[in-house]
Amino acid sequence: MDTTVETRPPAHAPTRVLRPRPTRAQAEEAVRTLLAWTGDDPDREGLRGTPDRVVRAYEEFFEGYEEDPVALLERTFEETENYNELVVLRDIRLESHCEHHIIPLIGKAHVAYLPDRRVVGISKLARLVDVFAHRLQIQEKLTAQIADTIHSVLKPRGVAVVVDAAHQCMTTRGVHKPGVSMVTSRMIGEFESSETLRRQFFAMAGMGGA
Ligand SMILES: Nc1nc2c(ncn2[C@@H]2O[C@H](COP(=O)(O)OP(=O)(O)OP(=O)(O)O)[C@@H](O)[C@H]2O)c(=O)[nH]1
Ligand SMILES: [Zn+2]
Repeated sequence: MDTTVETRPPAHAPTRVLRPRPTRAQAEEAVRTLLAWTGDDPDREGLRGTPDRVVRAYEEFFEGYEEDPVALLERTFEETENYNELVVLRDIRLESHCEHHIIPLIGKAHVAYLPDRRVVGISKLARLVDVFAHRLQIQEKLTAQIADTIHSVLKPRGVAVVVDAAHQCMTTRGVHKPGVSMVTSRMIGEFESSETLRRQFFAMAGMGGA
């Protein structure tokens, strides 16, 4: 076996997209089936437009499959004033769907990096969160994908990502535990090795000194 080959794909590797995709008519028909399965009548007036609405909503929820997260970050600029301190974007609203139940998980992401000369427009960090959030997810993978993409494209000295989100599959069904949120993190480079840096990040992101 060639040990120089990386066998684990990077977390930001594009998700395999099923081709050919089902047609829009097939997708709407699937929604009709689910509606009938609830016991309701898909032909009654209030439900007649629902398959079309659901498919349009899915287009919006899952538009992240159509976007390239790497291309998004490639437009960086050289930092002329030699800013090499922490950059933190905190409280980025995050709306995603869990891949187990296709039910929303909603919360926020805090994203930080320690530049190594190159910086990126801050809106791109928020867009990056959206690209991965607009795919079917588990929170751990979402957190890792955000951090790993910044790390591999920007090549900074370190990256830190914390995601804090409530999973509606735990509040509106199943175990029914409102008020619970899941917190996940990914620390790379100097964030992994330096507790001081981690503390600075937590403080700047408004997470106390934890
Ligand atoms: N680790 C992790 N688990 C998640 C995430 N989103 C949902 N889950 C969990 O995925 C699990 C799926 O468990 P299953 O036993 O296969 O499904 P289920 O019977 O619907 O489970 P319950 O939700 O406990 O009713 C549940 O425990 C969910 O709470 C996530 O982002 N990360
Ligand atoms: Zn779920």
